[in-house]
Amino acid sequence: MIALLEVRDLVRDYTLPKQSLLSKPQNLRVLHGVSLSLKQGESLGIVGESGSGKSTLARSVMGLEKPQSGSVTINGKDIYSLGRAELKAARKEFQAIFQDPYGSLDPRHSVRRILAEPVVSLEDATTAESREERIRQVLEAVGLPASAADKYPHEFSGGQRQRIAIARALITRPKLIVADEPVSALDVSIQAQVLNLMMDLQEQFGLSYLFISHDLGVMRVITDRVAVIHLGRIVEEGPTNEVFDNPQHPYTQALVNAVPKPFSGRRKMRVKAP
Ligand SMILES: Nc1ncnc2c1ncn2[C@@H]1O[C@H](COP(=O)(O)OP(=O)(O)OP(=O)(O)O)[C@@H](O)[C@H]1O
Repeated sequence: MIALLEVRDLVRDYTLPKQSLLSKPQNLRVLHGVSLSLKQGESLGIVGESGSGKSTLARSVMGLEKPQSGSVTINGKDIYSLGRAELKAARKEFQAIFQDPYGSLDPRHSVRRILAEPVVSLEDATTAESREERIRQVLEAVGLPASAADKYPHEFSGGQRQRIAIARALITRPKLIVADEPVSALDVSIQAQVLNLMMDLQEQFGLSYLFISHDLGVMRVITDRVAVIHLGRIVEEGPTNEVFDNPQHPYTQALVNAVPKPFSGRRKMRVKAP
């Protein structure tokens, strides 16, 4: 089966500002030849600690930044070879959800306008009626009433705003969703609701996820396979439960051991005498 997403040897450097007038600009290599692939309908997690390069990888897969070398192919299209207009058209097939829906939902715009924006130029949604019908469908899919379209982002809770962000991603009927820490900013019970919703949608629409998170518990719930990233390199990859239950790489072992274990019995908090 041909992979839906194929990432090959991505290398990404950032140039750091000069420390002084006489010093040379420094190069920071954030991705050291990252490769991975994802099949249609599969959910692949990228797990690693802060600064390991997860978001840089997500932005590179989306074509939001261009690495120094390597390639990203989505549904057979080499996205770095596409012009701006072609990339915009190709985005129909891959969408993104980010951690902070506040940051990505324009507070000045109604939900209707936010949801319509990705589809205005699609041939199959050019009329106002067809757009309105799609908006109704995606709101229903994420469990929001049709009347939500008339409201503004600030009128919703964090979990509901993330539902709107998911609806906006769904509206182009994508095959792949790149989800960068989509539940990290939510309370635990709301996290569970959003993860359940994402799993339902995956089944319903045959979606694939590239799911980025530092949270091993979340990874166990939503991903089939996981790739562990450390200092810009994939150090271990495999079925999620296998990798977490029997980690092979020392970094994965440290990551797994860092998760607090449940304890039995009550434990008193130690308080220093005044
Ligand atoms: N635009 C940029 N310019 C310079 N350095 C950058 C830039 N973006 C990211 N970096 C650096 O690249 C490294 C990886 O950052 P990245 O955001 O990809 O990590 P991450 O694993 O997503 O971390 P977090 O979980 O904290 O979001 C960090 O050292 C970061 O400081």
